[in-house]
Amino acid sequence: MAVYTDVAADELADFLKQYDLGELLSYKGIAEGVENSNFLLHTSKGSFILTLYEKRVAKNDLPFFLALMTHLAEHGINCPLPVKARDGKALRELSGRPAAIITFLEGVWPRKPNATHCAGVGEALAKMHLAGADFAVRRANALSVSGWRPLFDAASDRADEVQPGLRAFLAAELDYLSSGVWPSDLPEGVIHADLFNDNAFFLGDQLSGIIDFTFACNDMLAYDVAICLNAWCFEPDHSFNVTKARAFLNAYGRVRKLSQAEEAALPLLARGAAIRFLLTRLVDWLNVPPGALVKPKDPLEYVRKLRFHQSVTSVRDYGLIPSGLVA
Ligand SMILES: Nc1ncnc2c1ncn2[C@@H]1O[C@H](COP(=O)(O)OP(=O)(O)OP(=O)(O)O)[C@@H](O)[C@H]1O
Ligand SMILES: N[C@@H](CCO)C(=O)O
Repeated sequence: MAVYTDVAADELADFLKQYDLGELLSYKGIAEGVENSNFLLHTSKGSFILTLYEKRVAKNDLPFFLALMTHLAEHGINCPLPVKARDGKALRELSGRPAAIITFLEGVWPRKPNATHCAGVGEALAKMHLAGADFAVRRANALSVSGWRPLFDAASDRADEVQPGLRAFLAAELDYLSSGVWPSDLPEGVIHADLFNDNAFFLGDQLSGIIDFTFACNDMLAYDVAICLNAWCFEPDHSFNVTKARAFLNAYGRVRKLSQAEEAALPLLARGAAIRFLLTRLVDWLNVPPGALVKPKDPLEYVRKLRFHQSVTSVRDYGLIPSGLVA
């Protein structure tokens, strides 16, 4: 459960006086997520989500996330809308943290995603990439290649406590990915950068919306595809599911076709996407704040994913016929 910062009922009731959301009926900390503190609010005007932004999120970046959600919602993407207080501002402060209220999105995230869910996510991701094309605000990806080394440095001393040999494995992979191989000429735009199964809501098999834009940034669109490939297309035993990958990539491609260069870069991008989440998970695993209600995510899941991508040589391994070739 991610509640790093608790909020007292009277403090919350006072906070809500700044909004036109009616009276607070009840609220509770949400038993999911690892990054921020989230609360479900029931007021006389409906249900809302209150987020207190924690640790990895820089305060300066919050206007980007809130403006992006508004932009995407206005461009047909089903995502939460920031709620403005009476003074017109959505971003405020509560319990010493930057805080915002967003609208509640119906649906549940799939605990056991199937190929239909993967296709839904592929389509939604591509639509998000197109909808973000004319979003004017920019935010660099703080967790791209140059951001991985500090994470490694923060965790490397104790990495072998988590798995013997992990430090050397990570060091070698980081050296490789920062040796000039990382692509710099692929199409860029606004990416979600964290579209895991707990950030995509479904009603039945139909995607009802996407949430959690706290890692959204400008980067290669195909990198977002690689993040999803990792998050959606492996089984609980960490084996790669080519049927899910094909469903995801084909659905993405029907909305936004990947170029040959993007396809060719996928194995490398997937390695980068794997080490990014491996490293943040490792840092979190080794540094659970005392008293925080949070269940850190398993970094080793990503060791196995990374090893898989290290063995991939062609997009065929992801279930795709390379562009330009006849089936
Ligand atoms: N707009 C929303 N509508 C409905 N439920 C929501 C909404 N936003 C968040 N939630 C609920 O809160 C949970 C945590 O939210 P979120 O994923 O934004 O938190 P986080 O700490 O940033 O998580 P993550 O670990 O995915 O980065 C979600 O899984 C969902 O149950
Ligand atoms: N989705 C991330 C956590 C939030 O950034 C992970 O599974 O490691």
